[in-house]
Amino acid sequence: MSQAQVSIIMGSQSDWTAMEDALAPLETLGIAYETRVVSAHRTPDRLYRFCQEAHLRGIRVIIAGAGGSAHLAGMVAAITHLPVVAVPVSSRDLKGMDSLMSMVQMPRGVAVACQGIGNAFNAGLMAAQMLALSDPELTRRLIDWRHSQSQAVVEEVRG
Ligand SMILES: Nc1c(C(=O)O)ncn1[C@@H]1O[C@H](COP(=O)(O)O)[C@@H](O)[C@H]1O
Repeated sequence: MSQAQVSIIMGSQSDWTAMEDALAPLETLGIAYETRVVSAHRTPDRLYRFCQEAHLRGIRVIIAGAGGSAHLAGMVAAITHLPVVAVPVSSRDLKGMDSLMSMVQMPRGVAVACQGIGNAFNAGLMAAQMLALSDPELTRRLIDWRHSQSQAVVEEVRG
């Protein structure tokens, strides 16, 4: 198994069913990843350690998914210089609007790339696009994948 370039972290094990969609684009494009539970609220020491060590372990992009009062992505972006792609996970009471608002309204100077509610697939794709900037082989695979996606969209409307 090669060294993980993408770390997919989530606030709770309960986020896994939403976050596992991030794996598909990474696996399709041949990008090594790891998955971990890290919570700003419940495991602050683990969060600090993870953020301080991630770049030293070869991680280049972090995908952070959390629901409700979702501070995880913002806190990760506050501690590490690595790019952070945020996934607001849908919550029981407010259907993910709380997660979205928590993640998207970052203060100027600390950026996260926030995706749509529950759209972990696009988070994986965004991470791949970031890595492709410095990897011509990955760029070629990404372009091929986009092409086959376009090809799969039928033009004729079936009534
Ligand atoms: N938003 C956060 C953070 C955080 O932002 O640090 N840590 C856990 N959580 C969220 O709490 C929700 C409920 O978690 P449980 O199901 O474990 O009670 C999850 O969606 C998780 O992401």
